[in-house]
Amino acid sequence: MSHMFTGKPFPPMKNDLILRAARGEATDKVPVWVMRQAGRYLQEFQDVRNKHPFFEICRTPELACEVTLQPLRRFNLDAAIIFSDILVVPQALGMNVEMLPGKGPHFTEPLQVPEDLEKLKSDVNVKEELGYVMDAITLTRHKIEGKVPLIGFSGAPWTLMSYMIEGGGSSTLSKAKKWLYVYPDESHRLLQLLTDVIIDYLVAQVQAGAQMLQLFESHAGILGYGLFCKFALPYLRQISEKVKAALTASGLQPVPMTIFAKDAHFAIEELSASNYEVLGIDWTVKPATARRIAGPKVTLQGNLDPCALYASIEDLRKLVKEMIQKFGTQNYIANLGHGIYPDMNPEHLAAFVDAVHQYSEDMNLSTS
Ligand SMILES: Cc1c2[nH]c(c1CCC(=O)O)Cc1[nH]c(c(CCC(=O)O)c1C)Cc1[nH]c(c(CCC(=O)O)c1C)Cc1[nH]c(c(C)c1CCC(=O)O)C2
Repeated sequence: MSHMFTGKPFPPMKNDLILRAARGEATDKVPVWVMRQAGRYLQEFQDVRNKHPFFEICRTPELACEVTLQPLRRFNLDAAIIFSDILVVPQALGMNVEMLPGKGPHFTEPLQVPEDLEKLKSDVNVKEELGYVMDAITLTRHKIEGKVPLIGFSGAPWTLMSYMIEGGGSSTLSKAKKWLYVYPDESHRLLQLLTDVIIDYLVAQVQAGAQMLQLFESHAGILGYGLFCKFALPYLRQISEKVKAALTASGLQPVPMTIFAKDAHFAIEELSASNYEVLGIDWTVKPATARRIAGPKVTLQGNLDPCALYASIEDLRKLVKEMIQKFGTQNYIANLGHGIYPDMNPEHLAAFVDAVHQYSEDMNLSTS
């Protein structure tokens, strides 16, 4: 499929606002996108989803491309994120994952004891196992016609490890955390295996056309400071450093990288010094505190409470204005503090996006 496009240059960029903000360059308005912007709150996504199982959409570049582009047709977003899931990496390691409608991910054979690590593939060729993601990225880079940059992503090692052990959602993650206390050496072995695959995967995504990368450490908060510093942070640092080095070595310009470690308010300082251009902030953090601890250099992304989209459009606009006043209009990318929920009214997302642009443009004009 990707062979259709081999060697064909991508269309020129028309809007690079998010890349400028990520690199700390001046912007005349704040760029905005939304985590999970392609998804069930859109009828056109539901129409595709009713015809195809979740992972079939991920594995079919034409379908993944279509649902990636859907939100861009409705909203003035400043980025697209490739449609996929963080759990394609455990699949590439040989694990069987299903997406149960209304319930979420389900691993048929989660890891139970360290001996189960032997069942995982040890030298994964990401271009073979996950080539469909790279094909979807290349196709989408062409079809997006330079309208906005395309973000690639991966789950971070600890978050993937916790799914591989829990086998699905969990509020305590006690099975996965038990490994950290009882089998620390084997936990590090698994985290390093995941790290190696994630590095190759992110590099391949940029080679395929991704213009920015986001790492989702969705299960950061439950670790607390001590475990986070031991079992998450060192791998997050390895990933940013090695991805950049590998891109440079392959003759490509490194792209801006975002770390979104949900509920890791305790590690803002450490994360800001981890070689990521952008730090994602969840809605529980006070913007001024995030900026004070992160320092002036890193670009912040976030952090409206996803439930704020339930508010009236009038109230929502006030909340957006306050958020931008607190973060400021520079070194900042507006987003929700986590993914958008499936029962959201798309008109409220439109109001969110437009309010970000309008207020930030006004604020820039009045201070210049
Ligand atoms: C933890 C995590 C997962 N997946 C992801 C994360 C990290 C972000 C976060 O913390 O929310 C990341 C993800 N998942 C999906 C995307 C696509 C791109 C986008 O953001 O629009 C992205 C970036 C599609 C999806 N991933 C999923 C859906 C819905 C599934 C369906 O259509 O049946 C979509 C559109 C399913 C999924 N996938 C996952 C869960 C827990 C679930 C079930 C919960 C839910 O249904 O929202 C794992």
